[in-house]
Amino acid sequence: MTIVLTPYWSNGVQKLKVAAQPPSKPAHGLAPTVLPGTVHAVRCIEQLRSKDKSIEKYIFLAHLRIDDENMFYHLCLKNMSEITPLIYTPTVGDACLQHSHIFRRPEGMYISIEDKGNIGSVLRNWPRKDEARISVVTDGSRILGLGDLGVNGMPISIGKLSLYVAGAGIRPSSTIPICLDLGTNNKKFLEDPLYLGLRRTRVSDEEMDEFMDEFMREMRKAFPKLLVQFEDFSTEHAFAYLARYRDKYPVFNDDIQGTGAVVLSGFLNAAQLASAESGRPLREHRILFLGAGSAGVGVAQQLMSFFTLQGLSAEEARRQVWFVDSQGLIFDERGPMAEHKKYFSRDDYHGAPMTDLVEIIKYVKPTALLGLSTIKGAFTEAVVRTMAALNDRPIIFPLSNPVRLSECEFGDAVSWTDGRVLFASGSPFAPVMHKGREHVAGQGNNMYIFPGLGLGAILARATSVTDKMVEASSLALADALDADEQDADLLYPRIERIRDISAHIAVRVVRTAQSEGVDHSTDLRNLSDAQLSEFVKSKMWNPIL
Ligand SMILES: O=C([O-])CC(=O)C(=O)O
Ligand SMILES: [Mg+2]
Repeated sequence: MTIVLTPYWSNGVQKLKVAAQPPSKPAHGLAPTVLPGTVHAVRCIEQLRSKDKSIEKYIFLAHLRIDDENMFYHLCLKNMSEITPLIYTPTVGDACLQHSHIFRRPEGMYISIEDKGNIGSVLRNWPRKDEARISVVTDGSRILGLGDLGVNGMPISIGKLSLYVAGAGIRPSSTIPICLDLGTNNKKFLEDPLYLGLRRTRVSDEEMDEFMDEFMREMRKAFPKLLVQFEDFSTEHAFAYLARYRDKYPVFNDDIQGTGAVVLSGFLNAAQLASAESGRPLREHRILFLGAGSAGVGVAQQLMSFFTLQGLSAEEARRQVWFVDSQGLIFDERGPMAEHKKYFSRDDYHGAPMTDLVEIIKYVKPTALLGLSTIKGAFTEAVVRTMAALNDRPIIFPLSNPVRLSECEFGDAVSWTDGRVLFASGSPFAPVMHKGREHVAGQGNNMYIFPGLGLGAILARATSVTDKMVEASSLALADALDADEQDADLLYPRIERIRDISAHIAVRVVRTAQSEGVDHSTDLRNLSDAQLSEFVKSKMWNPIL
């Protein structure tokens, strides 16, 4: 039995009619008490937490995103640190590996080499063309550190765009996840009867160039206000397509520029803490990289700003950086090498090739060791202890993703340095206790950068994304730490504050687009910083329950 209170007016006075009613039959077979939304949110999070495997949680959340996007994003925003690792790195790596098996419904757009010559008409099938503002495009050829996953890369585009919505308030209907199917060289997938992509090996570079030219041209025509984020292309293509299109279209590469910017930001904060302890001037930091792919070289290029901001010339900055790849220390006399490695190749080393990382550390004497190698455990106890012997506060960033490819575990880094390490990893690590003190790992993942950088570029209606805009996003992130975060020696803000951080980054990106003369939202030029910040926040989409 339900008590029903019905307000009514009698002689100008509002009264309540109280009546007891038997439960009425729900209309259309709906459950009687599904609402209100806040209660349903409790139900949804309970369902999520009842699953014990991360991949099951991923599948549950993927359904929720499709069925009830308001609820999905409400839960994301309320439980950012719990949900981000489930919809993004590291779980999204497993989702990609298993995509053709866990696939239930199509999402995003797959465009294949067989569409060449006809890409425009495929794109025009997209239902919400006018609303399109941001697309994440992958060809699946280097998904995280997992290699060539072909069209199984689609969850990466979807996961990044979910963070655009949750982290920067981009409207869900303005996002287009795209996976290009240019074949795959993944033998296991080619033999898998459930694999969703074309059963062919990757196309030649020449054919891919023609395809990409048509794709970018047609994207521009179909979606004139779209920003394109390139994601997880293999190294050579990542550099080549960024260079080929960056002056023609609004585009950036998340692995080169996003990762570069997030590491620069964490490095700025780490170097300040290290220098405060050692008294060593910031300009004298020495950085050793393990891994010379797109992410490693992209990060090094971005870290040049760290030194040039301290007054060093580009040439002096270059000399503060050393690279190690699968053949050891990279130096000129070693012989022919890939184009993107040449700039950082040392011309001042003339000895025998050096391959042992401990030996290389003793030679270089780095203040910072950065890993983008996808070699699990490459930062061994001997490596970390050597860094700790050379530095009061060694900076150690194992940045490879997902977590099982990380160069070292957070707990090991803390204990091998006796709690002195300044640590950031690409994938999340839980806090650890050491000698009664809680240590929190920084997450040097481009998820802190791309939502705000993209939002700024979209609001400025930028015609291209310049290096200065990327640098601005990084410097904005570095100074976004609040007092609590600074007291805790954090290198990055807490992820729960992502919307504030993205707004802060977007404002600086818009301002830089203006000073670079690539903005088209001229009405934003007259706003004060405070007004611009309000404007950016007012543009953020919020889920409604
Ligand atoms: O997706 C991530 O977590 C970071 C990234 O871009 C990559 O590892 O390729
Ligand atoms: Mg990536």
